[in-house]
Amino acid sequence: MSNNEKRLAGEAAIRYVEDGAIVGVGTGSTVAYFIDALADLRDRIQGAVSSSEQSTAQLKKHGIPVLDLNATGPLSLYVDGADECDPYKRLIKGGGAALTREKIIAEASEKFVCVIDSSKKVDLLGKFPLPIEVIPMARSLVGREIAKRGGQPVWRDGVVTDNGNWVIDVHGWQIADPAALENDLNQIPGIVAVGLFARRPANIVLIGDRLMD
Ligand SMILES: O=C(CO)[C@H](O)[C@H](O)COP(=O)(O)O
Repeated sequence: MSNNEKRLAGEAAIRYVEDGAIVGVGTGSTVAYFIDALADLRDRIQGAVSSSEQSTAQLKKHGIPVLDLNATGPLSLYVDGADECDPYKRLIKGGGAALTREKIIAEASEKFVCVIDSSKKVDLLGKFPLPIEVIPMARSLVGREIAKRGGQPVWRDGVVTDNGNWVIDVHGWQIADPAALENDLNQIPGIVAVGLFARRPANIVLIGDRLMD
């Protein structure tokens, strides 16, 4: 993992911000560099839609208005990090437990610019344990369903998401068909969101300040 590459990626994403935009903002240490750089454009944008309390605090500290997605309508741009990225720009996200709001904003955005360092690039998703946000009462049920599918569920004990839910990290999956797995898991009652971004992959990936093909 390279903090320098994270900084370069976060700062490079600024080039996609257009005057007057409302920018969707993800969560994590790479996006934190983007938010710091966005502060310089504060007077040229309308504001941001934030994916977490953590990013909201940082945006507000910089005087960037934080807007409600219900009031903004579709967004032109979403900038966020990832835990893994495959050659098709499909992602694993949720290491920071913000996956549900991240997924909502990604879905609402026309362009998703993903900012990563080179350690996140993989051929096959799944070495990073797959985060799944669950309604607390469904934790054991979801765990059993994951085990039936060959995964090892590990409860992220002590972590409560911004939505008041819990996170299960699934170890041991080499994900050959991310869209099929995402679709399958989304049918299990109690799962709020799966940290797989296959049906809505990134459009652009910046590894440091370099564009991924
Ligand atoms: O999905 C996320 C948070 O839920 C983050 O984007 C992901 O964990 C990457 O974080 P970082 O930029 O700190 O490496």
